[in-house]
Amino acid sequence: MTARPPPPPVHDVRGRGFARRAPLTDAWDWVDAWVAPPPARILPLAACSGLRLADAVAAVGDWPPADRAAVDGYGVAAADTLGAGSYNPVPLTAAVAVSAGDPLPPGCDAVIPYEAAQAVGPFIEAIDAVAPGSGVERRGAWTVAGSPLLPAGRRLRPGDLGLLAAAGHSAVPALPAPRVRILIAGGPKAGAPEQLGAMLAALVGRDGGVVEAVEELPADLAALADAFARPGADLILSAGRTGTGPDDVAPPALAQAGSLDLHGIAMRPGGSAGLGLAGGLAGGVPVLLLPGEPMAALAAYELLAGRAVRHAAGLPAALPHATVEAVTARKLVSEIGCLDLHRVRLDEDGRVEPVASPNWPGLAAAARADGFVLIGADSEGVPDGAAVIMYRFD
Ligand SMILES: Nc1nc2c(c(=O)[nH]1)N[C@H]1C(S)=C(S)[C@@H](COP(=O)(O)OP(=O)(O)OC[C@H]3O[C@@H](n4cnc5c(N)ncnc54)[C@H](O)[C@@H]3O)O[C@H]1N2
Ligand code: MOO
Repeated sequence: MTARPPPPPVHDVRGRGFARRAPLTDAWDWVDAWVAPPPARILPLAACSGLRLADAVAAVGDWPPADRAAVDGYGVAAADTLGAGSYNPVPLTAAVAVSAGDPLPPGCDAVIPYEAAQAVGPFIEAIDAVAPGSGVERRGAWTVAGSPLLPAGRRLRPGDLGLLAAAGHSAVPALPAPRVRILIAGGPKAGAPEQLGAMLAALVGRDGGVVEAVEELPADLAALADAFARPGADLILSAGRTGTGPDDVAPPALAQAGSLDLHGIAMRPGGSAGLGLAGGLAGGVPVLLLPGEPMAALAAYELLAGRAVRHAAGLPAALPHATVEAVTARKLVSEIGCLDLHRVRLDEDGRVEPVASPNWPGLAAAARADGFVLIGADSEGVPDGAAVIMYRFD
């Protein structure tokens, strides 16, 4: 990360409230500028599932390396089976038993499966004819030496790892998964159970990160500043104490540990989110501050922090959710100047109905919803019957 000029001080909202909330696109611009994937490394295949391939990979050798049986049966010369049928069994004097994967025996150009042959005493008879090449995988049928196998940027699927092994690779250049520290700042109030650690860890995994730690901390400025400044993470997510009360110490703790570059984002829920760099102006670790209210934390993750995790993993910035083109069953009201996330249910006719207003707290309404619809900051909402995109929660 390159050095940069010190950012202007961010307004302390404690006891005062937010003077201004920045457009979400400002926060995205910051993420795109300050969050970078770790440098590529040559990693063994077993460590590569879900990682991004840093460079295109070509096949080292042909696979299969020689013609081989694709089925279990008998290696034959196809011409020897000519005219065979269940009423006209044809003796196969040169048949050689083979299993799928065995090299094709010399003189054979097909494998007749057990279903198309019968053993009569010590003799084998064909009861169906096979064509040359039938039941055979030709040399190079999967991959030919030097041919392109997978493109740069590919998010490696489990099947890709087998293909890479078949093509002669035991290790490939990949972008290591970013180590993401999750800090539970302050935790729930009034004896409520902790709800954010497991949720955020699952989201980080979905977006290509590995969880370095989930740490519960008191609402204490110095303790939080220490946790921001401690090395070992590529990215830090902190959840809780981002609001306007006297105990909302996450933003000033980040300012102390490095810089608080933005606090207050024009979105609902999640508007008290913030961001900055821990550990100084050069080489700082990006920190995303999420609200502690659980639905606000989920929204701020989906709309902001998830982008940072994907960026750090070298994955596309766009939301990873499957989308559905839907029509509103009721109007969705929205505050002008604020991006609203509406939790909605989808009916069988492709119509979406809000489950709760954007500010309604808690994860219960999210659990009842099939997904969410975003109404942009430039809109006062959409009438019923409007075309919208629903992002599926699952
Ligand atoms: N005067 C104003 N007051 C508030 C504003 C505002 O703009 N002006 N914004 C409101 C909004 S919106 C939110 S969101 C909260 C800010 O939330 P915080 O990040 O400060 O959240 P906490 O104070 O930590 O707790 C709020 C709420 O969330 C529960 N919580 C916190 N952590 C957890 C956790 N780990 N697991 C489960 N639940 C958690 C906590 O019990 C509280 O109920 O400020 C508003 N006020
Ligand atoms: O600021 Mo709260 O984070 O909008 O729900």
